[in-house]
Amino acid sequence: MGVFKAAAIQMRSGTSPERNAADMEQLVREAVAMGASYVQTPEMTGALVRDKDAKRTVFTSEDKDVVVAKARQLARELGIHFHIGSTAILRDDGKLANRALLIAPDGTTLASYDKIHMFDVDLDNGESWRESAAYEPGTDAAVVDLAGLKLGFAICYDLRFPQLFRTEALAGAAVLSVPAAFTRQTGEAHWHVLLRARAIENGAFVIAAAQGGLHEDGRETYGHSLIVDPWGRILAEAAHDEPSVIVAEIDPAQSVAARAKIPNLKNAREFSLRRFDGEPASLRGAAS
Ligand SMILES: O=C(O)CNC(=O)[C@H](CS)NC(=O)CCC(=O)C(=O)O
Repeated sequence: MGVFKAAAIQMRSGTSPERNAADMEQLVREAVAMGASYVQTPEMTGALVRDKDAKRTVFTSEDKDVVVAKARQLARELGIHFHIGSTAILRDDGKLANRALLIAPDGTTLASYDKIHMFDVDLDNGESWRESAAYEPGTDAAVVDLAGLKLGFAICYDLRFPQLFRTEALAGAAVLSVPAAFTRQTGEAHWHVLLRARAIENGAFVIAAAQGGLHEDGRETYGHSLIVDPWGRILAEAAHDEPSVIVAEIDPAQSVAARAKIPNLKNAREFSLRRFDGEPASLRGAAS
């Protein structure tokens, strides 16, 4: 792809995939009316459901999923690349995957990515999350080629693991994607700075479609969908948590220019760790 317009779709997904697919459709049509040829929806576009057991009645396999079917139909009708930020997919082995899908303008699947890092965290406001109780983590980073433009995948909490983005940037990704359902508390503290850091340190665009507001399942998410350029500038932001669309122009040449100005990807070096802290040398190196 040459220069194109990308949209991030901000949603407030409830517990019904059918209703969420309908909300998604309306916002995607808005995005395409604004000129977008690539649209990205947030993590768990299909449904946000807190109860671990209830998830199994709400979610289904990829071929029966209503959000996936709707995305294929819209991609074909509108001639766009449709990035489902994620939806929960019931795998053949009975486990759930938190899965992103990139659908081509002909409606076929170009790539998929299963979220690697599970959000198992206790926040100091009493919020407690155990994503690994319901989902099976993925094991593979992923990069897809969109007519000459490479895009790397990530989902939400993955944002805190820079080595994932570095792997994708070194594979040539000029756009890094971070669909999310960030909590309000952690979003206020960390969202903008982490997204801008991933863009700057990799010389890549970052596109992050977010869930926002008070959801049917009781959770509150931060919103503030963001598109950042390879120099760390915010190109577009939803400065609130309402369902909405943001659009920005993506010129892949800007990634090349940023990497020429600051060639840190090329200047990276192997190193070992000398320990002066009494720990044995065999423990050297940071665990990922
Ligand atoms: O559970 C589901 O149904 C969908 N998954 C999520 O909402 C996930 C796991 S609970 N949320 C995050 O990763 C938020 C990360 C975050 O907020 C941070 O890193 O600060």
